[in-house]
Amino acid sequence: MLRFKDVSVVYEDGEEPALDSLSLSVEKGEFVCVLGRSGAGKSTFIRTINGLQPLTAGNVNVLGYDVRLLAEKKLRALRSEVGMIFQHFHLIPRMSVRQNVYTGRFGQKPPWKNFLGIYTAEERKLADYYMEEVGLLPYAERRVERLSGGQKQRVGIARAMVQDPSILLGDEPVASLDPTTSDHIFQLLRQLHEERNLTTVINVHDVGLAKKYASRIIGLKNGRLVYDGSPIDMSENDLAEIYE
Ligand SMILES: Nc1ncnc2c1ncn2[C@@H]1O[C@H](COP(=O)(O)OP(=O)(O)OP(=O)(O)O)[C@@H](O)[C@H]1O
Repeated sequence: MLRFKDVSVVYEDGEEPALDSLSLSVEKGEFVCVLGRSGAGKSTFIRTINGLQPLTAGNVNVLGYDVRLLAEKKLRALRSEVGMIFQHFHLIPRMSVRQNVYTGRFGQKPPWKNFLGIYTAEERKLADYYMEEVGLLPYAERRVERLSGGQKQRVGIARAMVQDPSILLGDEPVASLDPTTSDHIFQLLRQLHEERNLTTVINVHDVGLAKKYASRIIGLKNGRLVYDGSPIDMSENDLAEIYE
């Protein structure tokens, strides 16, 4: 499903590589949490998966496509298979929950239909379904700026899910939320992961959440893989290796 082969990313003004010859595969149905200190390369790793981050060397294969070789049109098609949720939600504050959720369909339609807000009955049903799933259907017409952080992230999740993705990525999706809300968000992500048979890759700072919800943990340090295994097998030494 995802294959990284000797992937390196060096930023223009970066001294050290953000990713350093990283090779790994993620299979369908895995729920992967990525751990690492600040600056370890977690965000860079996530962004290479949907082609948001150009590679300096190596290649990334997603759903059979070599991301590096994809022309813009094919890259758009690939991105419609990959849902993404962000730390700061990336929502449109003055628009309603429903309108924000609809923006998840943008990759699937011509721009003029998005501009005019034309959605099929199917799309409306899908949006209602996911607003219900994330517990926000009663707030569908409320402006997003009037929601709590946890509710905003639920909108972000519903927006990603209406894409009907096969891969779900999260770049620190709970970093700005309190522990209880974070746990609820992970519960929801895990539930959607099972229901939709997703492949999920999420960066997280909270080791407890990773241990509780991941089927596999990847530990990065200085852009290199320093742990790759199940949460149960992760020892104190492994953690020290990741965070030291
Ligand atoms: N746009 C950029 N330009 C230059 N250097 C960058 C850029 N983005 C990230 N870096 C550098 O690349 C390295 C990896 O950054 P990255 O954001 O992937 O780490 P991270 O593990 O996600 O960190 P955090 O947990 O703080 O978000 C860091 O040294 C960072 O300073």
